[in-house]
Amino acid sequence: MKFNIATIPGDGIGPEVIEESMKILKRIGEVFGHEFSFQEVLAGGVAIDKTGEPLPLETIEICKKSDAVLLGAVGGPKWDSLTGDKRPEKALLGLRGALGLYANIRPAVLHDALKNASPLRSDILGDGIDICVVRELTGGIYFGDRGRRENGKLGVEAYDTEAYSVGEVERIARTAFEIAKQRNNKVTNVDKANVLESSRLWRSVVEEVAKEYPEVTLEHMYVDNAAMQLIRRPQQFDVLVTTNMFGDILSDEASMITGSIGMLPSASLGEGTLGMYEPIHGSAPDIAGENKANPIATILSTAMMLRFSFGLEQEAKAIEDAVTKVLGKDYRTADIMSDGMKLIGTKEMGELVLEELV
Ligand SMILES: NC(=O)C1=CN([C@@H]2O[C@H](COP(=O)(O)OP(=O)(O)OC[C@H]3O[C@@H](n4cnc5c(N)ncnc54)[C@H](O)[C@@H]3O)[C@@H](O)[C@H]2O)C=CC1
Ligand SMILES: CC(C)CC(=O)C(=O)O
Ligand SMILES: [Mg+2]
Repeated sequence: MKFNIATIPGDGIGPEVIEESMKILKRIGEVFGHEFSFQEVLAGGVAIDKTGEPLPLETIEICKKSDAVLLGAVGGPKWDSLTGDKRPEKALLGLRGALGLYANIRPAVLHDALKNASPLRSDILGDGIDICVVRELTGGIYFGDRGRRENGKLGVEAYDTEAYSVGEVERIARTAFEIAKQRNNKVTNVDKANVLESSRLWRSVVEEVAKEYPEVTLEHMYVDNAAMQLIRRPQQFDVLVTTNMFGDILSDEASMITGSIGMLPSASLGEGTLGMYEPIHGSAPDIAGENKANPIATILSTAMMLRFSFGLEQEAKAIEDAVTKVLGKDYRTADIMSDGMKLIGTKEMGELVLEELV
């Protein structure tokens, strides 16, 4: 089969991790007889430098016409003095909005081989961690009204607004319940309904949607408690559904349980089959250009692309198995390094995963 993939390497370590993922997709194409064509487009800081805009219109158009989008990361200190719509991160939010990608699926799975890389004690990790964070992606405080205004004697104040509509909550709740049905029939809704009106609406809508899924157990947890429980007893979680900002923060936290933020992939999905696939991490300016970045999060994101956008389950599994094999052979990038393991760089990790595919 033939698939057109729009690639957005972006900034910092983005191009490094995308390069390894593209190599792996090409090899998957050879092994399984598919044709993947890649069209690179600009977004983020590199787009600002070349066009003056973080998200050129052409990028949106090409992404809309593609079968899937593969993104590295955007942003970095070079563009830190910019504000609002001129910032590189606006490209990410703009693309998610323009493509209608309201559901961000972030699986936090601890590989057996990485138990020593997790900062959590082995008795807390038990027989493994497999959590799926379902984050709302096109609403909430990242998309709400914001600005600055005078506040009398206190001077200028800045504000950001958290708002959620019934429809927005319904569709992300359904995504979470559908995923739960394919897993262990359990959803934990995370909100701050003891304080926020938007969370109270969120919670009541989740409860309404839950009635369509009587086989799924629903529990509620305030976000502050959830942040603590993720460290105290992560095994209690299966599918976790939450807002844009809470999901952003909790998934970075969950990633550490699995060893590193460099391990967590994500899929951003909407109504159709077009999805955007990206690691959950940022552009990691502190290690950019040094062949130190862990490419596994992006490599596993390509597996999610094959599964969710192209329906290629066997091919997706081949990538995931290859990653497991390489970790089983004790190869580690610096972020997941532990005693007695073999330290390698970004390119070497990509190469080793590639070798396991044949
Ligand atoms: N999806 C995206 O494009 C995102 C972009 N950003 C942007 O990235 C820039 C840096 O943000 P930070 O807050 O520092 O978050 P970050 O995720 O880029 O880095 C946080 C820490 O994790 C490490 N890290 C991240 N990915 C890694 C990998 N693959 N392998 C090994 N170590 C890794 C970094 O070296 C750093 O110490 C900012 O401009 C931020 O706005 C941040 C998050 C997401
Ligand atoms: C621009 C930010 C919302 C990016 C980010 O941290 C994320 O999506 O995880
Ligand atoms: Mg984030």
